[in-house]
Amino acid sequence: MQAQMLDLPGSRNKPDGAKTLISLSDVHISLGRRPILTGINLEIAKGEFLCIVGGSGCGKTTLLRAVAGLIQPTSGSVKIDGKAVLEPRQDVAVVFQDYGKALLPWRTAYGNVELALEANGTPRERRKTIIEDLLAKVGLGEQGAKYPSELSGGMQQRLQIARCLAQSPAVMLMDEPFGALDAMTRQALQDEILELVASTGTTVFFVTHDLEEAVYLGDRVIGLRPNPGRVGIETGVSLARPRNQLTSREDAEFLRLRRKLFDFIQEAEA
Ligand SMILES: Nc1ncnc2c1ncn2[C@@H]1O[C@H](COP(=O)(O)OP(=O)(O)OP(=O)(O)O)[C@@H](O)[C@H]1O
Repeated sequence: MQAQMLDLPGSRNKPDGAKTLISLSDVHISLGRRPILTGINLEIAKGEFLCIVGGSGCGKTTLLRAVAGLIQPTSGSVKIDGKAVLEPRQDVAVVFQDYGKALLPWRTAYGNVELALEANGTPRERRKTIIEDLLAKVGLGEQGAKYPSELSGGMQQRLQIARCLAQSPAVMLMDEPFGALDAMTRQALQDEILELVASTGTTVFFVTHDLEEAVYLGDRVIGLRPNPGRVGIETGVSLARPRNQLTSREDAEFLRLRRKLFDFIQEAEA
């Protein structure tokens, strides 16, 4: 069964003809006896960059965990490529905000990326080239021998991203991945992730508190209302790509969408 798209003013369904990769149908999730999410219907196209915004505690992370297969909906279904997501999948990678906890401190940067290749059974002799390529791709080409504690926060987050890319994921689920970083590093990583995604065609489900980040990165932004969490706004982002930190953020469309989402959050949280 196809999930229904919300027909809200200014909304944009996935591009015509684009293949649906992730589909949520009437998803309800209760934790304990408390309803956390209700009536979530969502289709995410292959290659789409979808951003999820909403106030603290409205269920963004819970939704991401359901797509990751880390929790099961109480009712309704989450499907990837037409198959119900009943457990974590090898082709779905999760990038967490807390890079410190996500990385193994006793392994070098090289060793941390190697972990993903060990897990997916890549033969030892093929690993070196792949790891070196990935480290170079995220700007850590010279840092392979360093341990996470010897890397800056931005570098550690790049390393977590490199490790996820080693899975060659079809989908990247990102939960406030840049939330703990300073503004300059955050912007640099935003541009790096856009480039990586454009070059690999990866589908991205990106949770953020930051409305500007959502508009800057996304093809589409979904805003959740709280108690219980449900979709309250959905808007396409028609800013040209590649995005530019100066010109995109000054674009009238950017300012209009930022305002629209800001007004929504104010009203939803009131
Ligand atoms: N295991 C759990 N058992 C019971 N309630 C939970 C559990 N995990 C999360 N919750 C509750 O579910 C609600 C949604 O949490 P979630 O982390 O998904 O929200 P969020 O929108 O990601 O919040 P934030 O932006 O603050 O990270 C919160 O009220 C939280 O307290």
